Formats: sequence, structure tokens, C-alpha cells
Amino acid sequence: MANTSHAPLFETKKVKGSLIYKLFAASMFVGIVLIWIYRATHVTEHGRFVWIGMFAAELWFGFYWILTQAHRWNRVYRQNFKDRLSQRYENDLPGVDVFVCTADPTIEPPMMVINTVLSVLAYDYPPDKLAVYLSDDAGSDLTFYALLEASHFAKHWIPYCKRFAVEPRSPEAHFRPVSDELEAIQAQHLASVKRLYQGMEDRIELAAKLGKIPKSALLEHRGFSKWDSFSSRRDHDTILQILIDGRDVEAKDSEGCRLPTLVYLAREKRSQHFHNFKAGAMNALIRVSSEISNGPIILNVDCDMYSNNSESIRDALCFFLDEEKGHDVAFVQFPQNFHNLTKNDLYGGSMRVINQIEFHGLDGCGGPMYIGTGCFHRRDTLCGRKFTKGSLFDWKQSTVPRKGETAAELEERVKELASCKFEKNTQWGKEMGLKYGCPVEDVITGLSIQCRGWKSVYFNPERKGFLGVAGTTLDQTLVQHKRWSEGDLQIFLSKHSPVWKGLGRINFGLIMGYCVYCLWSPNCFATLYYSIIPSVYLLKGDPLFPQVSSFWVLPFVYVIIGEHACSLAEYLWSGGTVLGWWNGQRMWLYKRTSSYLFAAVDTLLKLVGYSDSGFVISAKVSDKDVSQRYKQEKMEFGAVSPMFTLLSSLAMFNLFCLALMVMKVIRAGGLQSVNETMVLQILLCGTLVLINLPLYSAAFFRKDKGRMPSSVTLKSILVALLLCSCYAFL
Ligand SMILES: O=c1ccn([C@@H]2O[C@H](COP(=O)(O)OP(=O)(O)O[C@H]3O[C@H](CO)[C@@H](O)[C@H](O)[C@H]3O)[C@@H](O)[C@H]2O)c(=O)[nH]1
Ligand SMILES: [Mn+2]
Repeated sequence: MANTSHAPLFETKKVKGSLIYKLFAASMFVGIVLIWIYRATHVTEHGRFVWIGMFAAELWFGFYWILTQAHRWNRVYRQNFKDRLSQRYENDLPGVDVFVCTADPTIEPPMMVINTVLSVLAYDYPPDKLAVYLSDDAGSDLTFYALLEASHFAKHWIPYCKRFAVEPRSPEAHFRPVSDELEAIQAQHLASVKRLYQGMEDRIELAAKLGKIPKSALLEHRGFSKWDSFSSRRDHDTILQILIDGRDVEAKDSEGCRLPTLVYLAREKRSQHFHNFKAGAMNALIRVSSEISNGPIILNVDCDMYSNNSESIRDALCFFLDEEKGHDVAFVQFPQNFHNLTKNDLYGGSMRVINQIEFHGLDGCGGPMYIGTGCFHRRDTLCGRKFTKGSLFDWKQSTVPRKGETAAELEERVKELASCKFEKNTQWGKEMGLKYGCPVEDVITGLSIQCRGWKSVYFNPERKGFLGVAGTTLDQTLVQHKRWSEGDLQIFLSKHSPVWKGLGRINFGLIMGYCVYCLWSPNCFATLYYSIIPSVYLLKGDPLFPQVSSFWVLPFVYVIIGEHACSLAEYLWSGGTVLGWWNGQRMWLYKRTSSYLFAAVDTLLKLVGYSDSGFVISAKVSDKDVSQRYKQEKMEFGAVSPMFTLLSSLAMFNLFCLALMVMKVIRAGGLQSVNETMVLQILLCGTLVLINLPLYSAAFFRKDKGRMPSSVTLKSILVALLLCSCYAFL
């Protein structure tokens, strides 16, 4: 039985000062309703369709704004007490299995992958309770070679980290800053561990360059022989290798302490069996690990997300092990943070407001979504167990009985679990493990866990738990957002939709909170409408907004200013800069008018059976000059992509509209002619031009490789001219 006299392992605090926010939100709501009333009562004589479109767009914006309030209404912050955890559970800590996923040795270089692996191997946690699994969907012998090297290096790295309480514990991140304030003794150790690291790096890079594993390594480890039957990354046998066997008391580091288990897995791939991307990899890992270490807690990280805080496991355990409130916690999600952001966050990759505000809001409504990385799960929940009130979990029960097998025998026996055929006629991918068939396997899985009665916790500590790589080009960012918004929209339309699946099962606020993300993509229609039609009508000389002298202009002005002031305040409060916010506004526009549109179109095509959505892996490395420009915060347009043509066409179109407008005004001899009726339209068009300045400069002035390809510029000018001439027919 739980001992209720214990002091809690965590506390939950509601955010203060939200009354002011609620008053503000209420006033915004009044403003939005007034805009709707204005639109409903002011049917324009010219073009009923245009009016319907404006009304629909404003209804949409207003409705969407209401949804976003779910993120702000009821925010909570979590605090935990790791000292109490140690006092009560130090000798009974549960086993933890860490899953790292990688899928391509060129996009995800093995050096980066092993840095992540090393960072989690060095967690401040009893080594006999820790097991790390690397899933390699590329089945690359180079990655395996790198992991083998890492398993040797770990013997020096882990004791070094523990001895000097190093943070963070990714070697690359530790060596990155030139630390000259170390004590002599540490400096000495650092020098030697660095030498070992560089030796390892040189060997791995050389092998990558030659495309060949050195002979000595091939001879050293029997594991390489498993590549003898390997034909391609899409067609090969399961490769399972226990590189460090934690059960083996002989597996020791350089100071004689036990080592955590380290396992390499490339699940079987056959062209006739669909592999289900990361979700498939995770499910194979769940099964394989259940026979090797079977930790009741599973931590899942992407291969670029190294641990930045050696105490994260203990942090998460405070939520699971709390005697009073821990029983219904299914997963503890840390925010996604990044180590390669620039000051003004050119591509909005920091997700500042999501991390600092929105997820705290979701947490107040029953828990954050699962976002695929930096997340601790209970194994049994992930495998489909329902939550039942009053059931207590015995954290010690999990250890796998040892059958006196050798590592090789164990590998042979367990291999089956990662075969293609294993999942046939089972619930894997449906009711068990991560769900299949959705490009955001994480979100849909987390939602279904919550629908089974579980809660989740958002933990956002001062010292970041995990740091990954944010996209460094516009193209990467837009493609990533296309995958996300497409996946989220698919969830919305599927039978697992937060709306019909969630209703009655999860908090209504959480349903709204999910919908904000699930409906990212449909935002494209209203946004496109608003960035084209008012400008066309500007050329035509027809007003679509109230006159400046009329009362009705007030709600428009209030809502526009209120919304932007609020978003600026939130951005600054979350630690951003003004320019960063402005860049974020540009990305807001770009995502809505390209990624989201493509996602919506693809989702519709998928519904009628015409296309299939995949998982385009995000690049984690870029050319030298590309990263140079990224550091200088110069937008990268140097690719021929339909998304760029679209963005550029819209930008050119608004530029032309504004230019023609200015010419008209000059010809008419002053602003009076448009002053009264067209101000809001001019402002809208002008803002669109202003926000697109980097795009114009990339199309017309820049000489570097990141400039807009001239074919894209040309195409977009033609499209823009065509759009401009539209008004003649209206
Ligand atoms: O077939 C695949 C494809 C991807 N991955 C791994 O999945 C992870 C995430 O892929 P990435 O290309 O980095 O995607 P992101 O857009 O950065 O990923 C975010 O969004 C994904 C859902 O779209 C989640 O799975 C991720 O955890 C989350 O970080 C990486 O470690 C990949 O190696 C696989 O293991 N197998
Ligand atoms: Mn990633």
C-alpha cells in the first residue's frame, strides 16, 4: 500500500496572473464577434463570392483563435523533488530502457548518433538498471562500427563524466566550448579522454570516407559477419548485437564499475513488407528490449537529441513513482529544445511559445501530447494497457529472468521479435505499441493513450533535458512542417480524431488543444484568401473593410493589434527577441501558404486514394556555406521547389499590387482618393510586402548560392502578373 505520510515527489502549480489574461481574452472575443457581425450585416454589392470568402476566412480565424485559448487558459508548472526520490527509492529504482532511432547514415552521421548514445549511457543512474538500444533503419555497418567504437570509448567517457559531474554528457557538446577554467586534475583527464575521442572520430570518419570498415574491426567483432547476407537497406535479415552485456559482471569501465547494456538493432526489412517508418522501429525495439532488459520505463529520443541533463531519468521518475498521484501518469514529455539556434530564430525552429506556454496549457488540461522524442513512457501503457483506478504498479517486478544464456544465444532467440512476419495478425501498430499509418506516429499514439484514461506530464526544467538539431534551411523547415501538419490533419479526420474519439474520454480543453495542431493545415485557405483577395480588390479600387471613420473599424483594429501585441509579449516572455518574433511572423505566413496547403492537398488526395504520405527524414547536417548563411541569419532559398514558387508568386503579387497602388495615388495627385476607404487593405498589402523583404532581396539582389533560383523568380513573376490582371475581369 502507498504510504500517505510521504512528502510528495512532485508538485503542480497553477500559473498566477491569469485573470488579467482572461479579461484580455474576453475583450478579444467581443472584438471577434463584432467583426463577424460587421461582415454579416455588410454584404458587398460587388461579388457575393468575395464577400462569402471574407466572411468564411474571418469565421475561421475567430474560431481558430478560440481553440488556441485552450493553451492559455489553465497553464500549470511542475516541480519535482529528486532528493526525496533518492531517499525513498535509491535501492529500488526501476529499470530504464533508452531507445535511440536512426535511419540514414548520410543524413544522420554516425558521429552524431553515437554522441547521443554516449550522452544517455552516461546518465546519472545505476548502470545495471540502464539499457540503451540503437535502432538503425538503414542497417548500416558504418553505424554499427561507430557504435562498436562508442562502446569502447564509453569505458572512459562514463567514469570521466561521473567523476567530474560533467554536463552535458555528449562528448561533442562537452568539447565544443573551450573550457579553460578547469582544475588541473580535470584538465588532465579531459586531455586524455579527448585524445581517445579524436582517435575514434578519425577512424569513423575515415571509414565513412572510404565506405569501408577497417579490417581490424571486422576481425575483432563477430557482429560484422551478419552483413554477409545483407543486400540493401530495404532487404536484409534482422541484425541484433548486444555490444555491452550489462548482465555480465565482467563488463566494466576503466575504473572497474559496471556498465549499462548497449544493443544495436536493425530490424528485418523486406520489400514486400511495409516497415512503417519510425513507429515500426519503435515497436521492434519494445519487443526486443522486453526480452533483454525489460525496463518498465522507456525513454525515447531521436538520434540527434542528446541528453543535456544527466538527471533527466530521475526527474521523470519523480512523476511515475509518486505514491499519491503517480498511478495515472502514462508518459512524461520534455520539450524539444535545440542547440543550433541563432539569436533571432530565422526559421522559427525554437518553438519557444509552444514550449514555454502552449504545452503548459495542455498540461493543465490532462497532459501534453507525445512528441516523439525526450519522452519517458511506462512500458505497459505503451503496450496497450488500459488505466484502471486503484491499480498499483510494482516497479520491481520487471526484471527478465536470466536463463543462463550467453549474449549470442539471447540474440538468436530474440531476433525473431524483430522480423517482418512477427506482427502479422497481431495488434502491433493498432492497439499495441506505436500506431501505424500516420506521419506523426507520436501524436496519435499519445492521444490514444490519453483516451484509455491515462494522464501525461509536461516537464520543462531550467536545465534543458534534451537538445537536438533544428532545421537550418527554409526548405527543410517547410518540408518538416508539411509532414507534421499533414499527419495532424490525418489524425483529425481519422477514427482516432481527438474530437470523436476524445469526447467523453479526455478533458474538453485538451480536445481543443489537440485541434489547434490538428487544424494547422486548414489554416492555409483563410490565409491564402486574406493574402490575395484584398490586394486584388485594392487594385480594383473596391473596399473590403470598413471605412476609417466608421465605428466598425474599431473591432478590426483592436483585434489585429491585440493579437499581435499578445503574440509579441508571449514571444518575448519566452525568451525571444523582437526580430525573432518578426521572423516568426514570416514563418507563420510561409508555413500557412506553402507547407499547410501542400499538406491539405495531399491529405485530400490520400482520402480519395491517390497518394500515400511518407516520412521525409529531416537533414541534420548541411554544407559549410549553407551553415555559414544560417549563422548570419540569411534566408536560404537556393532550391527549385514548388513551395518556393508559391511563396515567391504571392510575394511578387503583393509587391506589384502595392506598386500599382502607389502609381495610382501619384497619378490621382494624393492620398485623399483612397484614404477613407482603403486604408486597411493598403496596410495589409504593405505588411505582406514588408514581411517578404528577405525574399525580394533573395530574388533580385543576392549573389550567393542561397539566392532564389532565377527560374523560380521568373515563374513567380509570371504568376503574379497573371493574378494582377485578374482584377480586370472582376
Ligand atoms: O523510417 C524511419 C524514419 C525516421 N526514423 C527516425 O525518427 C526520428 C525523427 O526523424 P526526423 O527526420 O528527425 O524528424 P523530425 O521532424 O525532427 O521529428 C519529429 O517529428 C516526428 C514525427 O513526424 C517524430 O517521430 C520525432 O520524434 C520528432 O522529433 C529520427 O531519429 C529518425 O532516425 C526512423 O527510425 N525510421
Ligand atoms: Mn529531428
